[in-house]
Amino acid sequence: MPRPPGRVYVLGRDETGSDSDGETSRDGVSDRDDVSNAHRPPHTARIGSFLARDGSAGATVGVDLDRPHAGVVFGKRGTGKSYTLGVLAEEIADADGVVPVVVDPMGVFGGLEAAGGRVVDPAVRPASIPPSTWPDLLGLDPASGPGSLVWRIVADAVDGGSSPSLATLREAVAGADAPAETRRAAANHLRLAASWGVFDADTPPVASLAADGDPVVLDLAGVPDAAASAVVRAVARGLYDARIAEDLTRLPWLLVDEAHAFFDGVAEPALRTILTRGRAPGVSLVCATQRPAALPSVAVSQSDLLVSHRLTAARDVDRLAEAEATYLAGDLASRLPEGVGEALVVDDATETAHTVRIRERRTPHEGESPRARRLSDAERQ
Ligand SMILES: Nc1ncnc2c1ncn2[C@@H]1O[C@H](COP(=O)(O)OP(=O)(O)OP(=O)(O)O)[C@@H](O)[C@H]1O
Repeated sequence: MPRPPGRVYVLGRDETGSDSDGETSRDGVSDRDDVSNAHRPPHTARIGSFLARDGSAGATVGVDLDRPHAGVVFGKRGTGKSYTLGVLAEEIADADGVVPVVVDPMGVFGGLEAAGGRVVDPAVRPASIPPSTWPDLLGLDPASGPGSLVWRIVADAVDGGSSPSLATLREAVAGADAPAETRRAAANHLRLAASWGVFDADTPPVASLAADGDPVVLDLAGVPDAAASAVVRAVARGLYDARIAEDLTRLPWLLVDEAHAFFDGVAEPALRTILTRGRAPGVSLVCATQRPAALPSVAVSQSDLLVSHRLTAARDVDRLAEAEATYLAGDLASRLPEGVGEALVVDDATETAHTVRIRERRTPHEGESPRARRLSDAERQ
């Protein structure tokens, strides 16, 4: 893809030394384009341009892709969050040494196929969900008879590194030394999990999804919440473990749309692990949500990059206050831009906040209007 010419100011990479040249205003908020680290660096996601107060566009704004980062993208419905996540995915797809993995609960990222991406129906091994999490996943109390039976059966089945199928787990439940009622309840819940259609004992390891560097879109449209959360857990943890084990040479960027839904389910510990410990093995996480207040504080406190489109609900605006670092004297909420595709970007590395207009997508964005059904492959072309 041709690159836009001109200078690029890179967020997330501190090469400025200090802001004492006066190019950033006293409270760290800038709407200017003559910023201090402007150059043409490699490994940069060019996400848009500075937006001046008079509405004119300034220098190109990039996000550092050389090192791992954690970020959040906020905004009320229709302000451009998914679109922004798509721009980031396009840029990561174009860069060397990194790979975007997009969690797509609404089915709006299929256009990334035009950037060489693959839309995959999610599949995870039952063994990728820890035994202790199975009761919660199935909506069973772990202290109840069926909950503890499922826990025990999964623990026995994965012992020694095996990858059991749900059918194997159901057979083990049927033959377990437990009251018939307990076995029946446990088997029913496992049958329900099978109906979600996401469990496959033979699915390849998560690392193989991301090995070739092409964007991966996990299509979770229509997948029940519990199953989607299981998928996100398996993928997040799988990418993290693959980097620790050096099974994945590229640095993965996990881009999660509608992220609040996953912090509410069994995915939460895996997302938290990436937020708090992901940078050492090189795993990045960007969480987009229309409900910032529904994200745990750690998602904001661990993020070094905050992109906020317009927000109006007081509780969501309050979440921004948690990001108000000492270098920002002012109130961020009052600086949120109004327009679709415009955002306030707070960057820890350069200790600045900027108003940015996110660039247009190079690949189609499928979130234009609600659809009752997904497009078929033929219709997408
Ligand atoms: N940077 C941009 N440039 C041009 N158009 C944009 C931009 N951002 C968003 N839009 C337009 O706004 C529409 C809504 O954006 P998007 O689907 O990303 O909203 P959203 O905030 O994710 O909403 P929802 O919460 O409903 O998913 C897009 O379909 C697109 O037409």
